[in-house]
Amino acid sequence: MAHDILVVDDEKDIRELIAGILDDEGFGTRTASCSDTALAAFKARRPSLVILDIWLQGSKLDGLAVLDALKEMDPDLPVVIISGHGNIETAVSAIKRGAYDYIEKPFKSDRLILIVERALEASSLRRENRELKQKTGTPDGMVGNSSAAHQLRQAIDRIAITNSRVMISGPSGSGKELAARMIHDMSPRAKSPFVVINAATITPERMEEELFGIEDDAGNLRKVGALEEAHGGTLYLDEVGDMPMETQGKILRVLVEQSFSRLNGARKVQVDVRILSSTAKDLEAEIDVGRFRQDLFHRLGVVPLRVPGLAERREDIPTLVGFFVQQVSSASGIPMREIGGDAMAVLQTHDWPGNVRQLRNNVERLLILARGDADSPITADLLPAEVGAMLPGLASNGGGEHLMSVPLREAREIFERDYLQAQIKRFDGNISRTAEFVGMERSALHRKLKTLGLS
Ligand SMILES: Nc1ncnc2c1ncn2[C@@H]1O[C@H](COP(=O)(O)OP(=O)(O)OP(=O)(O)O)[C@@H](O)[C@H]1O
Repeated sequence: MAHDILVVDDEKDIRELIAGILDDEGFGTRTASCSDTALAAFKARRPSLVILDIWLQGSKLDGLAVLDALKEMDPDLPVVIISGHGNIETAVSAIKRGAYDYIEKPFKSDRLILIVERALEASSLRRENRELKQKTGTPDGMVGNSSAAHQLRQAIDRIAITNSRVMISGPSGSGKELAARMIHDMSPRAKSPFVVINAATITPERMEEELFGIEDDAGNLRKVGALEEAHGGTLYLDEVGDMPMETQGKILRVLVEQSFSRLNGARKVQVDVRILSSTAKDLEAEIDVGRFRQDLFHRLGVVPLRVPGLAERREDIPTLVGFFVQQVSSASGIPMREIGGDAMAVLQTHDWPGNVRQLRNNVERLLILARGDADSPITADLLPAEVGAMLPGLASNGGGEHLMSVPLREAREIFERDYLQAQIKRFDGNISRTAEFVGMERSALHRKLKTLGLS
């Protein structure tokens, strides 16, 4: 069935122009000239998409109020805003209120058609995702029942279907990258790549080749950059505040011109990439001291999203701990252990400066290193001293001391050694049967036992 698009604009010429362009593309259209007729048309039959002028002269309600009314009746309805030159701010606030995207007057018909097609695709994908989730009962990737976690998931859900750039802020390890992945996975770009560039770990010298790629002297492609790799999908600029000023200028140019040149290259390359950025730093303070470009900040942060630190949502800790116990156990075969009430109380009152990542690492370390009966819950005295010390009376506890000093990588090795030793014993030293049981080639098991000092 042809899509039914409702075009709302007080100017007859524009209304008819838009309807004409969309009719030619095979869409069905209806038009409305004011807020009352628009809402009546919506109620008479729910359209697949609404194109809405932000200025509705002579109307009871302005465009933003019509948007709110439509979204209240149907939160999933894709709405594309038409804005005149000079009211981009209002258009941006419309996106924050749930519009899919905006198109600035005067516009080319190609651009209109592209935005409409994307918005329709986004809306059907969102419906499919929701139906799939309902059918399979798949939990959200982001665990937590606190109101902060709910608000965050809601914001992600709303932002995902828009095409706008998002600046994700929050302390280290709080879940910024997870939020970015969820935005990508719920967007119409989900089937295209999600590419990560971490500005904190790439040297300034290498940053540009990583982003833009390189050509050799003969003009052949030597290395594909992240922007090209992410074509059709999403590029996640992690710790964007650590990006050198010079690269910031180049990124800005990419955003303005929507094209770039590879290093050594003369030709312009065009890509279609949505950029999500993250920062643990206060970028406004960085702007004040001249380390971050204000113009880039505004371009990258069309929609801001804040991921709160764990200390702001302690109620989520028990759910997160339960989730990580399952996750760690199914990923590495470490047996699941219940976390006792006293241990959970300690985990919940601890400050977690490294946020969710630190909590996850501690759960993994605990599962690996906590001794005692595997069927009995892990108690507070088995917690690492750095965490256990939070509990009165446990400050001088020696029980957890050894756990604290073991780095996670070593802890994994210890687990592997214990695990393999136990399996070899179980099969009376028969390496072939052990290898078969643990799913390894015999020779690989031999090598592993050697590195672990077991043969
Ligand atoms: N709400 C959550 N539910 C489940 N897992 C989470 C949640 N939040 C974060 N995580 C997990 O915690 C770890 C750290 O999250 P992530 O890498 O997204 O943080 P970040 O803020 O991007 O960190 P950094 O500032 O170091 O880049 C990841 O393993 C992630 O999957």
